Amino acid sequence: MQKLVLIRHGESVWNHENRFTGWTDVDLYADGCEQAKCAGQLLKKQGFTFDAGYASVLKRSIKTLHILLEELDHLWIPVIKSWRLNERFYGALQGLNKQEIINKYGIEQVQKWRRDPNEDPPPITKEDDRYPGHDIRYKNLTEVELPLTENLKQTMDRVLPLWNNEIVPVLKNKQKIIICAHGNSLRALVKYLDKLTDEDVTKLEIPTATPLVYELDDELNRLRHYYLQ
Ligand SMILES: O=C(O)[C@H](O)COP(=O)(O)O
Repeated sequence: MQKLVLIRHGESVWNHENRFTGWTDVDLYADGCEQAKCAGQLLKKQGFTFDAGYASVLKRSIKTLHILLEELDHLWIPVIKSWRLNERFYGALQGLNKQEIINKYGIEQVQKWRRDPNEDPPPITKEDDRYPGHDIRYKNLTEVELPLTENLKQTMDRVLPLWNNEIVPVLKNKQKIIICAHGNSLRALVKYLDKLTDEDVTKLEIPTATPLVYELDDELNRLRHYYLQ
């Protein structure tokens, strides 16, 4: 039996301000740093150790992992950063206040944008400052990989190559890993690992900075999973 830990970043400044974030590189809010510290202490208390960590290329994920590993005295382990773990690209909603968008379009439409796995948020154009093609960190991505918007299925399609090609071999090699990512990139991964239907995943919410432990068999089938409390 092998354990894998998934964790969403701590509360960010835009989580706090209730704004759609997506690929916007927003920092952790002070509370978010504290949450990351607590998650690290919890993992330490329960005897967790890791051989490697995975994060997105967004600072709220990278910093959460760093703070947590510091608590574990594990800053020395390799940390692999991948755009594939980024939050779902929220298109033209990025930066907007969630309540204002609800007031404008109604709760039903906003809930669809947020939770229906097939619903695309309104797209941006390539001229938009928010287009990832303008950001140096994405210079090696192909045009097809650079999103204008993303639904959860598309997020899953770009998370899974990292899972299958890089993370699975590491897990099969009995390495203990922690993946620090985002609400929707983790929902995509959990949908895959738990074989959730489209209907099931609409109800799935992943809390910030709470370690989600998967116990896996040798074939990496899920035996059970639980949040560390
Ligand atoms: O990108 C965001 O705004 C959040 O991280 C996730 O938001 P959601 O819960 O609205 O999908």
